[in-house]
Amino acid sequence: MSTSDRTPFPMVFIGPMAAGKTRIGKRVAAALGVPFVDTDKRVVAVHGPIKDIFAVDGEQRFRELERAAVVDALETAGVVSLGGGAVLDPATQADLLACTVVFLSATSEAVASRITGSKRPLLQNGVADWQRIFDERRPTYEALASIHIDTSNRPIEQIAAEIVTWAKERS
Ligand SMILES: Nc1ncnc2c1ncn2[C@@H]1O[C@H](COP(=O)(O)OP(=O)(O)O)[C@@H](O)[C@H]1O
Ligand SMILES: O=C(O)C1=C[C@@H](OP(=O)(O)O)[C@@H](O)[C@H](O)C1
Ligand SMILES: [Mg+2]
Repeated sequence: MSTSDRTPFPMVFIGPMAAGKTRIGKRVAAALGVPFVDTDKRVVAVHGPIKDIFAVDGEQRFRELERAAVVDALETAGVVSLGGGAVLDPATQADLLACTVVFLSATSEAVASRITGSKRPLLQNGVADWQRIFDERRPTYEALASIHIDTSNRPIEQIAAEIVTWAKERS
């Protein structure tokens, strides 16, 4: 296969909570003129708020609903933004081997202001929870990544433009 045959899709955004996966993924999809799917938004549309799913049925049930949303989303020849914990699923890890995977990260300092009033049930203790969870998952994100971008100190538009340029050069 020559490099010109390589499609960047699905292009999948992974990384810790509030790294920018949803916002930046949506912009990249618009710039590339392809569909955009956010798996959390799919789950919420069908099953209601994530914090309610966690409270009523537990995290395990959320992970099942999330996995089903990931399977559907990866059918899309476009951009897919995952929730931060979706990569914990071994089947999702295997699926991502066939995708372009963009790992977005951020520092705890940058994230602090992004998670105030957060609807994320795993962040009851704010940045301390965020850091612990990111530390646990970091090796998984790094192993799956085609590219790693820190979003801490640059505007969303600039980061999205950089990813678009990279994706076009790559395909
Ligand atoms: N590069 C950035 N600079 C400043 N704020 C950002 C940046 N990326 C994301 N944010 C903000 O952080 C919050 C979480 O972004 P979101 O895209 O929902 O992250 P994720 O999907 O990774 O959890 C939003 O309020 C968003 O505006
Ligand atoms: O990291 C996680 O386990 C989670 C991340 C959230 O998505 P974002 O990463 O888009 O915030 C959402 O799926 C849920 O609150 C659990
Ligand atoms: Mg998101």
